[in-house]
Amino acid sequence: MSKNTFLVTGASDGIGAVYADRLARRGNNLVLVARRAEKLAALAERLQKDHGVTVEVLPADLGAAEGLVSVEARLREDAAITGLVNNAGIAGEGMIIELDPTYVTGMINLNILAVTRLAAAIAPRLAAAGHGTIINITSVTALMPAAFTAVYPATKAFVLAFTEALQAQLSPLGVRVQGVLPGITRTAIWEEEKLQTIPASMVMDVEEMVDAALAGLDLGEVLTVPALPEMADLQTFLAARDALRPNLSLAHAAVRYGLNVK
Ligand SMILES: NC(=O)C1=CN([C@@H]2O[C@H](COP(=O)(O)OP(=O)(O)OC[C@H]3O[C@@H](n4cnc5c(N)ncnc54)[C@H](OP(=O)(O)O)[C@@H]3O)[C@@H](O)[C@H]2O)C=CC1
Ligand SMILES: N[C@@H](C=O)C(=O)O
Repeated sequence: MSKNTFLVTGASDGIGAVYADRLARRGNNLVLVARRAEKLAALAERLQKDHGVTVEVLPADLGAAEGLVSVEARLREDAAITGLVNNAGIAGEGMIIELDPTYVTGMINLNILAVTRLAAAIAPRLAAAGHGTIINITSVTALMPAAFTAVYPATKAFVLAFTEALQAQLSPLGVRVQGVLPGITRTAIWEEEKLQTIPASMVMDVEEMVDAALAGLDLGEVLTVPALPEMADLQTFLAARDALRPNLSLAHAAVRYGLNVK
């Protein structure tokens, strides 16, 4: 990967903070976005000292209109930024029968709306330049929605579909697009007591997850599932989905519906 400036959302903690560290180690300059300005500033100071890169903090609440607009504007206008890690996200909305509408609106705004608008803000510049990178953090829950809560996996399924469509549109223009599907990763998104109930064999350390995701980027993967032992299994899954395509839109309903239309 060449030396660039990456804007990383959700960089104050967890996966985003490790992305910031690893991208800085690779010599990239950074713009760090999250709400907690002090945490961003401490990370920026460390990365600048340790890796000799330039790190700017851009505190913003991406779940709120004003914060989103400010980061969008930066991505649209700053020609130095050639990479976006669309990482900020929240989970934990609970069961659908006891959903808090305010919380879930915030989740959809952050996990879907912000991801979409930030990618759309940087895409025209990268496409015009013929290079750049967009990394979207989705989740394995996008592939197994019924095993989790109802809304969070759906937001991640959106990010997965969005990423695949972005890749189809932007890769012919020279822009790299990668979707990362972490499994359970040890970060503050999980309550510690909940993590304790999950077999350790299912939980990845955040550093290993991000290192694998960046190795996947280096390998040219469009979708990276850090834990998946065989890439062929993902390819088989995607090929089975593609095989449906010729029959998904036809002039007549399937015979099993008994409509007898000729
Ligand atoms: N950990 C896991 O098991 C998995 C995580 N993921 C995904 O990875 C991504 C990162 O999660 P993870 O690192 O685990 O979570 P953390 O809770 O550790 O970090 C979340 C980050 O997002 C930021 N953030 C939260 N809300 C906002 C907001 N409104 N505006 C701006 N930034 C915000 C937080 O910063 P601040 O509070 O300072 O704003 C923090 O930096 C998420 O998209 C998550 O869905 C996917 C699969 C598995
Ligand atoms: N973020 C995790 C759940 O909270 C996941 O995607 O597995």
